[in-house]
Order: sequence, then C-alpha cells, then structure tokens
Amino acid sequence: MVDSLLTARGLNKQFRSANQPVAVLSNLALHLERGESLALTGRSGSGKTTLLNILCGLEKPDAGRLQVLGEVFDSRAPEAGSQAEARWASLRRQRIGVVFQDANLMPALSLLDNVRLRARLAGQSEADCQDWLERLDIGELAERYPDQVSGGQRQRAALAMVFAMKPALILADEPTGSLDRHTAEDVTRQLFDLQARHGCGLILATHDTELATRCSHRLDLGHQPGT
Ligand SMILES: Nc1ncnc2c1ncn2[C@@H]1O[C@H](COP(=O)(O)OP(=O)(O)OP(=O)(O)O)[C@@H](O)[C@H]1O
Repeated sequence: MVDSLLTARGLNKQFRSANQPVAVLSNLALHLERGESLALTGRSGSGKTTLLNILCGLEKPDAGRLQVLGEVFDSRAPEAGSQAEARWASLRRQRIGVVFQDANLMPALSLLDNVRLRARLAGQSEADCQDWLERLDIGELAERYPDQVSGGQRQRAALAMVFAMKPALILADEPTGSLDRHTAEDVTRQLFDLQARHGCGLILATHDTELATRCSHRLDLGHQPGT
C-alpha cells in the first residue's frame, strides 16, 4: 500500500495588494503520510489559509507540484484548467474532508441532511449521520437549519460532515476557533480519535499551541521567506 498522502514541492503564491506583489508562499515543500498530522502555525497573514486552499484545489499556486492521494497537479503541466478542476472536485467530494472557517453548510438543508448529503456524495453510509451529530453534542439540533444555530454549533456540524464522509485526508482551518475551551477539547479529542481509527492524514491551521503540539509535525509559516 502506498502510504504517501500528500507531497508538495516548490509551491509559490503571491497576491497583489495596492498593485504591489505580496509573496505569501515561497518555494514551500511538505510531505504527509497516512496517519500523520501536521499543524500549520504562524502569525496572522502568514499564509495558512492560502496553503490549505491550495492543498484542496480551491486556490491555484503560481508555481509548484502537488501530489495528493495519487493525483498529480503540476503548474507546468499542459492540462486544461477544467480537467484539473474536475479532478480536484472529485477529490473534495470523496476523499478530502475540508473544515473551513465559514462552515460550508447548505442553508436550505437541516444539519442532519447536510451530514447525510456529505456522506452520500462520498459514497458512505448515511446510517451513522445522527450518531456523528450526537457525538459532537448537537444531536438535538439535527432538524434545525444552519441559520438557526450558533457559529460554534455550525462548526461542529461541519466536523460531523467530514467525519461522516470518512476521508483519507482532513484539512481544517482553525477547527476549534469558535468553540469554548471545553467543547474545543472535546472536538479535538474526536478529531484525533477519528484520525487514529481511520489512519487518515490531518493538516490543520491553528493559533492554538496546545492543538499544534498534538500533531505529529509542525510547519511554521511565519518563517517562510517573504512573509
Ligand atoms: N485574494 C487575496 N488577494 C490579496 N491578498 C490576499 C488574498 N487572500 C489572502 N491575501 C493575503 O495573503 C496573506 C495570507 O493570508 P492567509 O489568509 O492565508 O493568512 P493566514 O495565515 O491564514 O491568516 P489568519 O491566521 O489571520 O487566518 C495575507 O496578507 C492576506 O491579506
């Protein structure tokens, strides 16, 4: 079995601000194997979210090569953008679970239906969807819509969606950012339990040093040249 989940080489990304180029990622490399976890740390604006977006295909690097779950994305490849988009979309639907700051819940679906939809799209059973909501302590909110619950409860629903899809790789941007300390500890424990049980990879961006120390590896983007 191939254990490498993700390899990135020579990633560069710059944005333009007030017509000036702002280098965010410069010649960045990283590698993740099955069962490993990586904490992305660094000061605000150092590029953590940008890197997570690149690692799931929501943002294009200016240069670099990515190998993600057996798929290769190379900025120099002649492949049409739409083909790469389709490969990224398929990875996000079935194999990469993404937990971002503004939890991607469908507003017209209840929390439970959001979790069920995510499981279905990933080809997983819908049988344990209510159970995931219970485990994240929002079982009694299953029939509510996203705009009828708090930001922290939405974030837990987003985690339930990711758990239900049983991904090979989880990307999480401040997964405990809007949770109180007690709930954050509970969610963190579940995140690492799930990772240990399924042997999936986990990359998370965090300002929480305690959460970062629970990961097997750490990459401080505050030290990237140009940031
Ligand atoms: N679309 C964009 N256009 C211009 N600049 C951008 C864009 N997106 C991000 N940036 C800039 O790129 C830099 C990195 O942003 P990013 O959101 O990746 O940082 P971060 O480390 O996740 O920050 P935080 O910890 O505050 O969430 C910042 O200076 C940001 O202002």
